[in-house]
Amino acid sequence: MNERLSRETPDLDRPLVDSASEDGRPDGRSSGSAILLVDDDPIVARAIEIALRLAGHRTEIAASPQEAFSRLAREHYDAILLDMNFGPGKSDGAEGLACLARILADDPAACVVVITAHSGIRIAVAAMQAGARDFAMKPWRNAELVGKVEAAIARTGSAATPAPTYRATGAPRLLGESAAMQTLRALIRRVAPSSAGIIVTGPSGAGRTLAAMAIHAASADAGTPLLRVDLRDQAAWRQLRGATGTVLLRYPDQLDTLTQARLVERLPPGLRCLAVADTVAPLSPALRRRIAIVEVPVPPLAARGDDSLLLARHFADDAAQRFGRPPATLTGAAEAAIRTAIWPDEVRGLALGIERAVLLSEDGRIDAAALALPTPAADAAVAQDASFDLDDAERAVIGAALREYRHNVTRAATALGLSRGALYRRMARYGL
Ligand SMILES: Nc1ncnc2c1ncn2[C@@H]1O[C@H](COP(=O)(O)OP(=O)(O)OP(=O)(O)O)[C@@H](O)[C@H]1O
Repeated sequence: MNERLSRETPDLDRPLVDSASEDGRPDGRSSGSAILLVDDDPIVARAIEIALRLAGHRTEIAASPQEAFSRLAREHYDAILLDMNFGPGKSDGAEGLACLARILADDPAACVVVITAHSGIRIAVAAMQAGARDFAMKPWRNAELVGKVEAAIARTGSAATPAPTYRATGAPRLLGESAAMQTLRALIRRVAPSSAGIIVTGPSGAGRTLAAMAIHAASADAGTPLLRVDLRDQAAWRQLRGATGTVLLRYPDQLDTLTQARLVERLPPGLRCLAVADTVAPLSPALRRRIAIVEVPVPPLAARGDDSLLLARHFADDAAQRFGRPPATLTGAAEAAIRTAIWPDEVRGLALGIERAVLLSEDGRIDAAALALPTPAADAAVAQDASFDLDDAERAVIGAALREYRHNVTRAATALGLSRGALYRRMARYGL
């Protein structure tokens, strides 16, 4: 038997669910909770899954923190059972603690129970201090492990949470591990709890509305409905009369100066304003003060490194589940194409391309051709056709540099002789 298995898994010959009297829990343990188990060892994961299933719980397994975030974005779980080390030779618990921090940042009410090796008591203590509800040591006893998870769920259910959170709002999560997305998440955490007006900017389809919803979900108003007003529609302005809580204002940058002044007058005092716009530049100082004290820029997908692949896998799993298709797998060629493609309409365009490919695939296998991406030859043709249009030529050159340097903005900027900021501004302007 493999050494890790013999050290960490319980004796599988013993009954998987011990008698209730052993841990003093009452009968009727089967509360049927939904549990996400995050563990990269398939044997350990399977053993725990069986124990939880026999106790009446629905368990899904994520083999990595990234897979866990993707599942958490699609579904609500009553508890998350989290291993603290991923990958061979890892024992410091750093990945587990980082994963725990991210889960709790997204949902402070999440019920997380961590599992550590017997020698990992310091990691368990750190996890508890960081907000885990309980911990279990490997090798575990099934009854004890199941009991801890059930008790943690019961405590979470009865605990009076000070403010409703993601759990109540069902707010979606921003996926992505790139430095640009970590910066975005950190900024959201910093500004969300205040009552200040915040404007989310960036290219359309990049996730601006999602970011605004994340701000709302991490604010004192979380759990109250987020009123959305499309400012281009005069009739929608009526919703502002006497409004309380938080409002999401869309397209303030498309209003002329006079209409912006009217908007400042119409916004009831005390109403928290979030806004989504391409840019803050056209906003008058008075409107900025009311709705845009802080700007939260959402980076274009091209500046997020391998996030495009992570998002593609997420959208593929989601689409396969929603459309009742076989589990989707991306071929190596499809992955390479996704990494280097410039997606029209940003994340929304990527989601659309993947969903279409999932629907059209017979067996769940998605190859590059199924993504219907513009080929490099087509790009070159466009560049040639556009050779007399300076904007188009600049866009094509920047696109080529980004592809050449695999979307490493620093290297692409150096190659183009631009500062990173100047390149980001051009990427935003051209929707790259
Ligand atoms: N980081 C992300 N993680 C998961 N899903 C994302 C992410 N970013 C965007 N999406 C998804 O992509 C789609 C487009 O996002 P969203 O609606 O927030 O874009 P937007 O910038 O507000 O666009 P617009 O203002 O044009 O409507 C949505 O389905 C959203 O859930």
